[in-house]
Amino acid sequence: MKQTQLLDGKALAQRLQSELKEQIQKQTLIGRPPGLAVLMVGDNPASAAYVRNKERACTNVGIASFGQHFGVEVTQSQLEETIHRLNQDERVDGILVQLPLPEHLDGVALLHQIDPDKDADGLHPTNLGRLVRGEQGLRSCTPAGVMRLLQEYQIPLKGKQAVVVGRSILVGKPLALMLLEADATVTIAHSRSPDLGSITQSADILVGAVGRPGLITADMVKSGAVVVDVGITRVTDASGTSRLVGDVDFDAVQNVAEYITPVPGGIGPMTVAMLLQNTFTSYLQRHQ
Ligand SMILES: Nc1nc2c(c(=O)[nH]1)N[C@@H](CN(C=O)c1ccc(C(=O)N[C@@H](CCC(=O)O)C(=O)O)cc1)CN2
Repeated sequence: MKQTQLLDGKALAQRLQSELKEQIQKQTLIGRPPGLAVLMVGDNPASAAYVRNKERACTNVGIASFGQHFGVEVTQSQLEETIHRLNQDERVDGILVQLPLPEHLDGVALLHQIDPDKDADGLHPTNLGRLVRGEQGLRSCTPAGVMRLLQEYQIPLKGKQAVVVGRSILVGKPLALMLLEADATVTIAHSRSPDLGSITQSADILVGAVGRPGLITADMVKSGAVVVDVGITRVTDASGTSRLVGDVDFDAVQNVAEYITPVPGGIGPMTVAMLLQNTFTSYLQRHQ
């Protein structure tokens, strides 16, 4: 059987970060580094790890961090005031609210408060509207990471059948629009689509973005397909050992797919690379 090729998001993300570091070092005219504020609420261990990861990546490339970590008791209006202050702060080019938030907070309302030109996550309605219209704007990080990885491996998209399994505003919906923009024929399916396997079987490009481990099995994948796994779930086995798994049954699907992303080391690192890129884009645009 033909060997599948790994789409190595970790390696590409590292290279993109090195390139970004050089670009930032060359930008001496503005007189300050780009700045990113990551707002985190509560003590969800996975979120705390992702935020640390983002701040470490910022340090590595030369982006200043203005992040704030709030206790779970913080109110909606305290967070909104913080966002308003960061919108006015000239040192800050990107603002994001780490998700998920505790139940008592309205994440969408917070997102609406972020200046769209500082929306490093690309999730503000203005930026999503720009995506729908095919206009320039800050693009959502995970879908942008998927597109950049496919581009790196020169995966043809024009005229191809793409199936995105997952309809979240964070990944599924914006990714479907980006694939459409690249001239793919796009289907959005989800965990409640009847006979999901017959839909995914038609895919030249198949994306799993539901967050349900093992949802996509080998019999659901067309031979020679490109399989992108956006799901990242931590599972613990009977012996108490924990590991990260995706939506795709990697061991079986790698025998069918031509290309496949691993978890970890696939789309996760690309999300962070695109966040840094968005912050730098916003920095340059705000000084033009
Ligand atoms: N405001 C946002 N919140 C969340 C987003 C987002 O894009 N914006 N996405 C996810 C979490 N996330 C970024 O925030 C994220 C998840 C995973 C990774 C990553 O690099 N994963 C590694 C494994 C890391 C590990 O060992 O735990 C990998 O897949 O190789 C980066 C970012 C939800 N919230």
